[in-house]
Formats: sequence, structure tokens, C-alpha cells
Amino acid sequence: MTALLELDDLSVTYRIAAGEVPAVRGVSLSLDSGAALGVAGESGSGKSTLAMALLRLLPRDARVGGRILLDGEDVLTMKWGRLRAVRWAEASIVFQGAQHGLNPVQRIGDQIAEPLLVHDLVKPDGARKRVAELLEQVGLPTWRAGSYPHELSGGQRQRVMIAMALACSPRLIVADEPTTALDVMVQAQVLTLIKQLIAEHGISLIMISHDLSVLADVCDRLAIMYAGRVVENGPSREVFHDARHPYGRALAAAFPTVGDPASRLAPRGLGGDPPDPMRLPTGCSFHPRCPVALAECSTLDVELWPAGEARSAACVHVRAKEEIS
Ligand SMILES: Nc1ncnc2c1ncn2[C@@H]1O[C@H](COP(=O)(O)OP(=O)(O)OP(=O)(O)O)[C@@H](O)[C@H]1O
Repeated sequence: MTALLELDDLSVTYRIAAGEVPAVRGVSLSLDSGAALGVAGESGSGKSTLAMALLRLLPRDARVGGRILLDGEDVLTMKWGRLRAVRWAEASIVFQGAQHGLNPVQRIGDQIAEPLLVHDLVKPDGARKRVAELLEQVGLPTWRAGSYPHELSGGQRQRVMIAMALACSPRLIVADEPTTALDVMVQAQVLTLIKQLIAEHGISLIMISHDLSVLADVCDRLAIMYAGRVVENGPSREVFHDARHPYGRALAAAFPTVGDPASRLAPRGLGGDPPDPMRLPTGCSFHPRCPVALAECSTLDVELWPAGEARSAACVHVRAKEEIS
């Protein structure tokens, strides 16, 4: 497989009145064509900022560094015309909470048709047929094209968002907490739909969630973020069942099974809160909460270190173990 997307030392800093917020710090990740990558972490770890950066959807106060290579082309330096062509047609995004992503006064069918018409992929008289196909693909009856968003349930609205994301047959879909606002049963249905669609259409997926069990269920690989950094990266099952970073282990323990309502809790065994990005601890950002921190962790910030086959983790314990072996 070849890499469809490569993030190379990506950083995002928001400039606000009080100073600078380093929301994403030096993230390097790669996504193979047809593969699914899950990005997990607590609230504030920088997941949504990362997702928005991929399609240059960040607000103006965000300063972005590094490279985002989509099929070898840097999204960050693309001209606006090219970027407009890439959005929807090559990469599209499904946001968290579908009610915010849909226009309340426009019919569903017209909203799904919009990216198709903007990208000139159908003529106005062909749009209706393609919209019907897309509604069927996401498990909605075709007559729903005439409905307004408020006439649909949360799960149905999220299906509409997925239909919009699929409309222009992109190669990459970025899904930011696509099921978080849904109840457990509907969440499972939407996850099954996402899995089925990416497999059928060979679409690559980046899925963002604070719920590691959901990601492990859908994605081939997982990246765990803490305070804007990737602290662990590897094949899903291995990271979920045997994380090498102490934060990864705490996060996995908090989410024993997909959609478990009890899993809306803080990572098990961890005290305290994630750090304020404007006042990051010295050394490893995780050390004040880490159950296995050593004295050196307050001064030493370990980079991602190889932690087995196609895995890495940013922890002194991992580095020590790998150095010995
Ligand atoms: N527009 C903005 N201006 C300033 N700071 C921001 C902005 N957007 C996000 N941040 C800050 O950047 C950091 C990362 O936020 P982000 O929303 O990316 O995290 P997240 O992991 O997606 O969290 P959540 O799961 O709560 O959405 C946080 O400290 C947040 O307060």
C-alpha cells in the first residue's frame, strides 16, 4: 500500500489575546490508501484541530507549520482554486453533531446535491438520481430528499452528513466524533455503516474520537494524542489491548467495550486534568498524572520511540526497554 496522506511535523498554534495556544505539536503520521486511522485523546488534546487542519478549515488565528501531503501534494501550500477542488472531491469531512453541519432551512436532497453541482459532477437534472443513490447507500429512504433537517432523528441526520461526504466519491473521509452525540444503539448502526462504506468504496478514513473502543472497532491503526502530541501509534488491536504508553493504557481501560455508557468517564486510574496548553508541564507533558513517572520525566521529553513491529510510543520506559533489547 502507498501513503495517501502524510503529516510531516504538523503544528498548529492559535494566537489569542492571552498568548499562544500550541494545540498540535509536531505530529507526523501516515495513512495508507484504503486504510483507516483512528485518532484518540481526551478533550483538548488537539484532535479536532488536527482534523480541521487537514482540509485547511482552521480559523484565521491559527498558525500552521509542517506539511500535509495528500497524494504527494501539500495541502498547506495549495492555491485556493486547487484547495476548493480538493475539498469534497478528494477529501471530505463529517463533523461532530450533525445538527450543526446541516442548513436548517434547506431540504436534505438539495444539501446533498450541492457539492455535486459545485464540482460539476452532475447536471441539475441528474442530481436527483445521484442523491437518491446516496440516500440508499446510507440506509435512508429516497423520499427523505424532500425533508428538512428538523424532521430527521440525530442518527438520520448523521447519515445525511455521511451521504454528503460520500457524494463526490472522495478518496479520504475525515470523521470528527461522528457518533458522539448519538445514543448507543444508533451509534453502533452508524459505525457499521461507516465500516461498510469505506470497505465497499476503498475510501481511506481518519476518524477522531475520545472513545478508544470505537476507534479500535473501525480502524486499522490508532494514534493517541496527549497535549497536542502523538504519544502512541500502532495497529489498533495491539494499542487497544496492550498499549505501551501509560496514557494509552489508561485510555484503553476507560473504554472497555464499544459504546459502553460507563465509558464516558475519565481515563481510569488517572487523577487530575489534561494540561492547559498555555502552561504545559516541563519534560513529558503527561508526567504529573503518570502512575509510573520517574524523576527524569519532569525534565526529559522523549520523542516517539520504536515499540515493536510498526509501533511507537513516547515514554522513557519504552525507550529503556527497547535500548536493552
Ligand atoms: N479557535 C481557537 N482559538 C484558541 N484556542 C483554541 C481554538 N480552538 C481550539 N483551541 C484550543 O486548542 C486546544 C485543542 O483543542 P481541540 O478542540 O483541537 O481539542 P480536541 O481534542 O478536539 O477536544 P474536544 O474533544 O473537546 O473537541 C484546546 O486547548 C482548545 O482550547
